[in-house]
Amino acid sequence: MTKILSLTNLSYKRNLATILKDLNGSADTGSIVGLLGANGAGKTTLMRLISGAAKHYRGEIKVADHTKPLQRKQLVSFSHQLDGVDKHERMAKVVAFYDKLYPDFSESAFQRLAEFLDLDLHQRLSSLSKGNLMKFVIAITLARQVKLYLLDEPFDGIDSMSRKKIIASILQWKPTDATILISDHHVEDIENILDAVLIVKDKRIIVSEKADKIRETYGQSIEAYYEAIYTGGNEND
Ligand SMILES: Nc1ncnc2c1ncn2[C@@H]1O[C@H](COP(=O)(O)OP(=O)(O)OP(=O)(O)O)[C@@H](O)[C@H]1O
Repeated sequence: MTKILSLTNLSYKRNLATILKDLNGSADTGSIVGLLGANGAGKTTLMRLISGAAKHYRGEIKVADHTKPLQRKQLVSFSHQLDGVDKHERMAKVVAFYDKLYPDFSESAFQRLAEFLDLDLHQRLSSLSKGNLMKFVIAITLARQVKLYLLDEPFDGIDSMSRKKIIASILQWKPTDATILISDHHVEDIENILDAVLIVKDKRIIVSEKADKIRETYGQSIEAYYEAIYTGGNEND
């Protein structure tokens, strides 16, 4: 199995505070990987580093054999890319902007996703509910044709029907060779679609394991296993 992502001895400080320290981990090409961890564990920071948005780290971040932040930016689509967009814009205009900005943006893929997620592209971002805004973020993130997708807490505050719809869109859309890293602290949301999990705790990845192996070895759901890790059990058993 080839690795799309390899993190080696990764350390990162922000305003003198150490956020990640000597972190190691990897993701197999074509897999859906859950990046799990409590609030403040460093999931968003790690995604910002992988995407090339955060710099000045120590160690190595490799995406498909590329280690430089600028090269990684072209290989990774990150759900936070929309953060700087003017919220008064209509969705259609943001899509046109994305189409110009990213040579890998597929308008047809976006249209398919937008239709599936029932998005009305004439609406302004500022008028969208939290769930519809997240659906738009998912559609625009997945419409780029790249090797690695980073979805940061895509189900935060989303009702269960929208959640199911978003999960269905991820599964329906995902090409076999695309890899998706999804961060979440509500494991039950994504448990059934995960091929592997990376658990972040104490500034590093303390578990990097296949989902089936966790279920078989520990006879537990991913959620139960993850909770046990956080309360002190299971680690390095
Ligand atoms: N600008 C900053 N300056 C200093 N510390 C920061 C800064 N931004 C984030 N941090 C710290 O980095 C740590 C990791 O934050 P991060 O947002 O990556 O965690 P997270 O796992 O994504 O959390 P959540 O699940 O709550 O979104 C936290 O302790 C946070 O306080």
